[in-house]
Amino acid sequence: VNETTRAGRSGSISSPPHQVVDYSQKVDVNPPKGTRDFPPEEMRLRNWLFQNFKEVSQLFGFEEVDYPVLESEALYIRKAGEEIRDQLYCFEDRGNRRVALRPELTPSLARLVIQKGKSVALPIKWFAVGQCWRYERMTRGRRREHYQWNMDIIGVPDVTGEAELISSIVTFFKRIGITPKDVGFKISSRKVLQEVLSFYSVPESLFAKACIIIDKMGKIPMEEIKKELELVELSKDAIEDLLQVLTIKSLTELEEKLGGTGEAVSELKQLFSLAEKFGYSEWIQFDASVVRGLAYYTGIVFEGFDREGKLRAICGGGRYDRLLSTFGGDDLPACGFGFGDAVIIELLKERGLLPELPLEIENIVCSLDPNLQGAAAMVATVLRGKGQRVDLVLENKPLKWVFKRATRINARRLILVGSAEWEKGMVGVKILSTGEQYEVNVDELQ
Ligand SMILES: Nc1ccc(Br)nc1
Repeated sequence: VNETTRAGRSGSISSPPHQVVDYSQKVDVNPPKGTRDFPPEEMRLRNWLFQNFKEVSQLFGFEEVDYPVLESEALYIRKAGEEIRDQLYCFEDRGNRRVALRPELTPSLARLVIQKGKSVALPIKWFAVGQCWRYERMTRGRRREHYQWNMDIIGVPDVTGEAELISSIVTFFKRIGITPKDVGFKISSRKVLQEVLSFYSVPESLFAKACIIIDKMGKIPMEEIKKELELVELSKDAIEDLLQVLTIKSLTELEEKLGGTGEAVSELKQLFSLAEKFGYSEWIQFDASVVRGLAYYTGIVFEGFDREGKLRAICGGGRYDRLLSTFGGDDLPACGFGFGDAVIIELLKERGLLPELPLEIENIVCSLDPNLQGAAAMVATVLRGKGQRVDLVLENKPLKWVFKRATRINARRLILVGSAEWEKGMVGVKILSTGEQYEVNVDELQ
């Protein structure tokens, strides 16, 4: 297709990859701004973290799912002024479609649930660990990608759903050595805001925008918060009352403020009662200031925080009973959370809880004679067939080199294939920690 043809179509011309490489310029070997490589040591830590995400999800009976990292931009075009929209990593593809690198996983989940329709039995309990993206001007030097663990329950209207999700995160924290002295969960409900705003006859249509503005509390000056709330036509009385309610830190005080008949108080009471039964009461506290920064939350919201107050939120989630209908589907009750891979690692570093994950390859196999390379390959294959990890020396190397490599890969055993032993169907074995060495029949190698 030549430029003319391409220009003939409506919309912008998406540029083809640069055809000519100028080899006089050294390629930048760093990853793109805001992104990370995962060399072996970092990859072992990432795999350890993700394995814990997955094992906890499976412990709770959740099924793993995944979605494309590239989605239609339309999934994320919400009009509530969210940061996630301002930072959308979006572009027009070569078919002139508006697409985006997913900034979160929940819209993809909603899309798949609608696509599956009645073919999927309720309740749906799905989990995913996926890379999410944002395009933020690098002035703030923040990352542009992270991996998020998500667990979602679709089809359960009661707060038993949220209680189960919080239990799964507590289970995860316990597995990696985090205690309620290290982190807690601030829990509230958007129905608190809803009941205050409805008292001032604020239309439902302004609810999400008000939540997004309030979520900026503590991040921008209070005067700015008030100005933005006035811009969405909240009266000064409504704003004052709202900001006062957001300082409430006890359910008793909340009940005094809102009365005991509304859903906000009754759902929160039920959630705290369930927390007792799950055994994680010491991990949670009511905090009316928690609203979270996603427009689609409709009820309980929660976030995991570091009690020393040094780090950003560790995780966050809540109920989103209206999301499916925003995509044209029939609404289903839904709740879920997102848990990023970065803050938790910072927390583990802070608390000295990073796990030791050394490279461990039990066996290093090498031939002592270039003509025995094939024999060494046979020995390696026998061991691998028995589930043993083997580093096979692939070139004719001096023993000094082999011992150095054995140390680097933390090998337990050096298997030496020498001509004299091989003629007897034997190989030499050296236990590297003790220096003990012996000969053994290849078939008896364990
Ligand atoms: N939503 C989002 C995506 C990527 C990063 Br890094 N942070 C937040």
